[in-house]
Amino acid sequence: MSDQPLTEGEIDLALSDLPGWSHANDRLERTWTFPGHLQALAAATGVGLLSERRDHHADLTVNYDKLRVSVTSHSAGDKVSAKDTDLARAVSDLLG
Ligand SMILES: C[C@H](O)[C@H](O)[C@H]1CNC2=NC(N)=NC(=O)C2=N1
Repeated sequence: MSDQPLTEGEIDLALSDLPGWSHANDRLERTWTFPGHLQALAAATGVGLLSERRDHHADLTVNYDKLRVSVTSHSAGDKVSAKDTDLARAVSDLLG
């Protein structure tokens, strides 16, 4: 998969099929809310394992019952690449 930065148009097109995700500051981000802290931690572990399998890693922030997932491609000069839209889709498939 390409490490080239996507254009604004390509990112907008990808976001039209990624409900809940937003694009700002060269990142794609989405936040999930869970019944409690342990569920948020478990979700973060799931995303971590998924990222390891893909060798493309999301930045994860847990705040009590919330998990924020943020993706960008260091290899694309800290811009959004197809690796990020692909990872975002996989995270949405995992977390709903
Ligand atoms: C060597 C390894 O493939 C690279 O360092 C990977 C690992 N995970 C990564 N994750 C992210 N988000 N961006 C990268 O450029 C990246 N590069």
